[in-house]
Amino acid sequence: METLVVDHPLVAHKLTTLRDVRTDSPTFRRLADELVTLLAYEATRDVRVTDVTVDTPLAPAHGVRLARPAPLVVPILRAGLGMLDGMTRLLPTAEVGFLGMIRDESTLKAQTYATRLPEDLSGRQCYVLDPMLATGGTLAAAIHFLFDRGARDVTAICLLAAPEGIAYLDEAFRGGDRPIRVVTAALDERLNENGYIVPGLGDAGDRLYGVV
Ligand SMILES: O=P(O)(O)OC[C@H]1O[C@H](OP(=O)(O)OP(=O)(O)O)[C@H](O)[C@@H]1O
Ligand SMILES: O=c1cc[nH]c(=O)[nH]1
Ligand SMILES: [Mg+2]
Repeated sequence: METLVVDHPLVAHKLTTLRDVRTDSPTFRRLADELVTLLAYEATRDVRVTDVTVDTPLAPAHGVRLARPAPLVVPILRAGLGMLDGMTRLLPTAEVGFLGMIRDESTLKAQTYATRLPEDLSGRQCYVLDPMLATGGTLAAAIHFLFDRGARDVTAICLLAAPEGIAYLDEAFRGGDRPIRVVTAALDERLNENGYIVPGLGDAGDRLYGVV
């Protein structure tokens, strides 16, 4: 598994305000949106393209277009929804599938409550959106869903990741024949006893949408 921590002053600047407990929900939403677009630029570095030629007003020009089938973007509800617009702004022709997952806060195990994905993902490049990679249980389950349907490779875009979650995914998919990448704005110190990322930013879903 490949992990990329995007090292850029604009990413670090926006992430610092995102973490700040005084940042309100509207600002949090806007910053999450902006951060995803910056991370998506790096995350899509290997997106498949095909060669094409177009006519400029002067002469033919060789270039590329995104290859078919189109990439699939999969936000993990609820918090991943706060990353969808920022992603599709950069990749407007992508299709979008949905996974609803919630972590049981006593066992830290992920449960799936909604699945809306194409049945056949053969040859598809998939981009999973989830702000927090904590224990890694949620993301591992999401990647299994996509590989079970034939996805060609999976790139997860996370605002924050914990070392424990990276290690869990690495172990869970070791020896697999399909590539997995994690692109994140920061690799934090650790998880606390409740499975929260430290220093982290708290509960991403609650900060985006309010406490339920
Ligand atoms: O790596 P893990 O230990 O599995 O934890 C990470 C998951 O926890 C959060 O979702 P949550 O369960 O809070 O659901 P929500 O998005 O509805 O708030 C987060 O958005 C991830 O999906
Ligand atoms: O730190 C964490 C861990 C899981 N989910 C969150 O929203 N935040
Ligand atoms: Mg939550």
